Parts: sequence; C-alpha cells; structure tokens
Amino acid sequence: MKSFLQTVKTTYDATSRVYRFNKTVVILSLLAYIVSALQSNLSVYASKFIVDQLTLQNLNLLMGGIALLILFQLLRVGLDSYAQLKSRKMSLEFSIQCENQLIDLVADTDLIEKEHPRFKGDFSYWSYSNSKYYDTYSIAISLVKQIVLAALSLFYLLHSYWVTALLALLVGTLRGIYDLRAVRQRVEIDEQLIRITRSHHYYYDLLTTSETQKEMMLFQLYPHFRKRWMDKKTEWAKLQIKLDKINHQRIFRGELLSIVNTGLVSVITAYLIYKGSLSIGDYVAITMALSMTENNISSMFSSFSRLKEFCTHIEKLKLIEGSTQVAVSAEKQTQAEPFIFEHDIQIRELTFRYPNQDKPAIAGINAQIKKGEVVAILGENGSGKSTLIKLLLGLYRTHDDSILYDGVSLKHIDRFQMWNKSSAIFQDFIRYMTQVRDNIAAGHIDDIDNSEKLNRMLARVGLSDTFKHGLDNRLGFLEDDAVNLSGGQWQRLALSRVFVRDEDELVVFDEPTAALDPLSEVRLMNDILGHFKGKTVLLISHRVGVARNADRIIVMERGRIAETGTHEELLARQGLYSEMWNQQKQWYD
Ligand SMILES: Nc1ncnc2c1ncn2[C@@H]1O[C@H](COP(=O)(O)OP(=O)(O)OP(=O)(O)O)[C@@H](O)[C@H]1O
Repeated sequence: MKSFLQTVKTTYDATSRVYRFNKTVVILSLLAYIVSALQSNLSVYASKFIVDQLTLQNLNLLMGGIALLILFQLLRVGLDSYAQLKSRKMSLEFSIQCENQLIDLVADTDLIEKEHPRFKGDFSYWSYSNSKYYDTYSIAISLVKQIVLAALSLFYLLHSYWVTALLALLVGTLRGIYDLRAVRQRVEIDEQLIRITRSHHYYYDLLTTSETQKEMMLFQLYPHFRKRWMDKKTEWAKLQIKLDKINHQRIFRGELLSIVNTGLVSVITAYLIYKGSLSIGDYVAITMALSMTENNISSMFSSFSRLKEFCTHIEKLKLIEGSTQVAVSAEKQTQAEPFIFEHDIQIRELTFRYPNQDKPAIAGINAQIKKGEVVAILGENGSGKSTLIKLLLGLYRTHDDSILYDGVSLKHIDRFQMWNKSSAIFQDFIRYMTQVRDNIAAGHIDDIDNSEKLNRMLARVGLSDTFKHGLDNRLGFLEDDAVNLSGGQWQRLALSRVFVRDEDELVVFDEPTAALDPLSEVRLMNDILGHFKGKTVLLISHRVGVARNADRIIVMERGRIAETGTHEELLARQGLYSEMWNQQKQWYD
C-alpha cells in the first residue's frame, strides 16, 4: 500500500511538472462532480418526499417535490456536460503533449537502441503507458465523486435502518475486492496484447500496402502471409476474449451479489413498513440509496484497482524515461569538445559488436584518413562497411579512444556540432512522400524556400525536366495528385541533398547510386567528387568503376581491413580488389 501511495504521489508530481494540467478546469470539474454527487443524494430525499406526499394525497407539496427533483436533475445534466466537454478538450491537448514527449524520447535514444528489434515493442508500450497519466487524473477525479456519493448514501441508510447500511457496505466491498484481484492479470494481458498487435499489423500491412503488391502477386504469397496474419490475429483475439472474460466474470459476480442483497433489503424494508416503522417513501429511498452505496463502494475499489494498474504502467515508463535521461545527460557531460577536422581521422583498434549479435561487426580496425582524401570502401555484403561509417559519424557511440578527429577522441566531441559539418546519404535514404522541394532541402532545411538554389541542385542530379510542377510537385502516395519515381530517380533526388550543404568537412556515400546504370553512376560520382574537392569523402560501393577514382581504396572482409592502397597498387597485389576489377571492368570499357 505504501509503494502504491508513493506511486500515486510520484505520478502527481510528474504530471504537474511535465504535463501542466489546466488548474481551473481541474477545480471546476471537481466541483461539478461533487455537486452532481450531492444532487444524486438529494434526489433520494426528494423521491421519498414525493412518495410520502402521494400517500398523504397532499397535491401542492407533491408538485413542489416533483419540481425540485426536475430542477436538481437539470442542474446535474448541465454540470456533467460542462465537465465532460472541458475534460475532453484537456484530454486532446494532453494527447498532443504526450506524442510530443514520445518524439523527444525517440530523438534522445541512441541509434543502436532504436535499431534493436525490441525498440518497436517498447515504443508501442510507451505510447500506451503515456496515455495513462491522463487516465490516472480522470480516475482520481471520479474517485472523489464516488467517495462523496457512497458516504452520503451510506449515511442515509444508516439513518433509516443500520442493517441496510451494513449490507450495502458488505456487498460493495466484496464486489470491489473481486476487481482488485484481477488487476495483475489485466496488466499482463494488456502487455501481451500490445506486443502481438505489432506482429499482426505487420502482416496485415504486408498483405495490403501498395508497395508490397508486386511481390505478393508474382510469388503468390497471399495464402502464406494470410496464414501468419491469421495466426497472430487469432492469438490476439484469444487474449482479448480472456481479458473480456475476466471483466465479465467480475461484473457478473458483482451483479449477482447485488440482486441477492436488493432482495434481502426489500424483504426487511417491507417487514418494517408492515410493522409501521417505515413509510412507503422510505422503501423507495432505501432501495435507491442501497444501489447507490453498493455501486459507488465497488466503483471506488475498481477506481483504486485501475489507479494501481495505471501506476504499474507509469512506473515502468518512468524507468525507461529515467534511463534515457541518464544516457542523455551522460552524453552532455562527456561531449564538450568542439568538432575540429583539419588534419586527419585516426582509427585505432576499433572493435564493435551489435548488442543482439555474437560476433563483432568490426574487429580491431586500424587506419588513418587524411583531410581532403577521397577514400572508397569496398567489400562483400556484411563485411562491416556501413557499421564503420556509422561509427565514424558518431551515430553509434564509442566508449573508448578508438576514433580520433585531429587527435581528439570522438567520445568527447560535440556530436551535434559534428553533424553540422558532415553529411551522409545511405542506401536506405528516406523517400519523403511530400514535395520535391522537401526532398532536396532535407540536406539543409534552412534553404527550403530558396527555389533558385534548389532548382540548381535538381539540374545537377539530372532531374530538372522530370517534374511537371517543378519543386512543388508532390511525390509518393499520400496525395491523389502525387507521382511516384523510379528507383534511380529517387536516388538522384536523395543525392541532391549533399549538394545543398556548404559547410561539410566530411561527406559519406553509402551505396546511394546502386540503382543507376554503371556509366551514369560514374559520371554522377565524378561530378560529386569535383563538387567536394578539398573535402574528405568516404565512398562505399560494390562497383570498382566508382572506387577507381578514389585517392585510396580500403577493402573490407569479415569486419577487418583485408587490403588498402590505390587502384594500381591493389591491381598489382592480385588480391580481392583485383578479382572484383576483373569481374567488372567490361562495364567501364
Ligand atoms: N542494426 C544491426 N543490428 C544487428 N546487427 C547488425 C545491424 N546492422 C548490421 N548488422 C550486422 O553487422 C554486420 C556488418 O553489417 P554492415 O551493414 O556493416 O555490412 P556492409 O558491409 O555494409 O554490408 P552491405 O554491403 O550488405 O551493405 C553484418 O553481419 C550485419 O548482419
């Protein structure tokens, strides 16, 4: 119980600090709930009064009683709808803030974590738990209403006949205890549901999105993936039913107890009316107060159980947020050095292993890359080329002194400053499904409205006549008037991003030209190399025609550097590079 109260308190602290609840709305909603609870109890008294006046055939007082009852109800309806409207508005504002926070959480997480398969599941869970902050608030508010309602109606029963109060208290408590017992099961099922949802959504998208249709049709994959989707969806539905069963069992048991109790109390009250101790009006009021007490006491338990459930989710979320904050602040402490790259990059005994892999992707690499050098990195699939450049760019963090820029360890360098002076186009570059303009200006977003500059870049990558509406042409599938591009056109557009940048000291190309024909690729790469003369260029490619023009070639094999040298030196060596050259040279004749 102590830890539960602490959680509620922490939740409150966190919410008031981070989410800035609108205090006026909170106070007004609370007031509306309390007045509404008072009204419900006044209705009990008013009903008794009306029935008694009816028995006494006192028409004037009867009409007065009915008018009062209607007035109370109108007041409650008005207050309820006010509170609901305001709460809805606040919940929408809150959900925007929640998503904002989730974006921050993702932005602050290391790339290595984000690339881990676990991340997708965690992210769905964070989105789910984040909404629980608001749910905690709204449950806490309704708990106040339930306490007021239960206390007042219990007081009425106690005042009328204490046995009925005792019975209402007993049944309400029993119903509530059933609820509390189901909390842990519900939390576990919720978590499983979130993870399974990720799989069945994936298979569903695979079967239905337009990007996947070619392969689905040609290889006739619908039955295969439909089965996988069906298996996951059925598993999901079974869990959903299990959850519903737990909820229905709880409700059914509660209702059963209430029916027995109402019967018992009706018999007792009827006997007391027969003996003349109670009036018919008392009968009406007692049955009303009985169900009100029972329902609200059990709802209090249920609200408590839901608060406990939400707090469990929030506690987990806070742990994740905490560890992210620790990571970010640790980074801020260590990365104080400015990024200066005037001489060279030193790579010393660089080793790197992905957390979900047994073997290292990079194993003890040593190299030096001089400022202004064009270095081509070649090697078979999975030899570690992309991993090496992600490490050099600081996208994966190194915790030792294995990468140094002008003698300063990368772990001490301000990565954001470094990213302002370096850029990369990866093989899995983003195809922004917006306008042509966005796709070019993504390289330097400050130039988004500089149409003259963006048009020059478009011409440089050979796309100036491709788009009917020029820079404002819409691409992809999001809008009806959008057009899609060929693989090579998308690559050219992506390459234009590096041309927009003027400040770069280091530019990396990770096979961004693989969809171009070999000669166009060489032509474009030569243009790019001309543009970046004097800057350091790292060029990953499987094509020797592109590598040939580099100042130096590094050939990688299973996470190590197999050979390094100029085109001529490596041909003379008769090793891996010369083998690749002999296979491909006819493309460039
Ligand atoms: N995000 C990741 N998580 C786990 N393992 C990874 C990840 N990325 C790459 N690997 C593994 O690391 C090794 C090196 O991969 P890397 O992408 O660096 O190779 P590459 O030489 O660029 O390959 P390719 O020419 O196919 O692009 C491979 O065994 C790969 O399976």
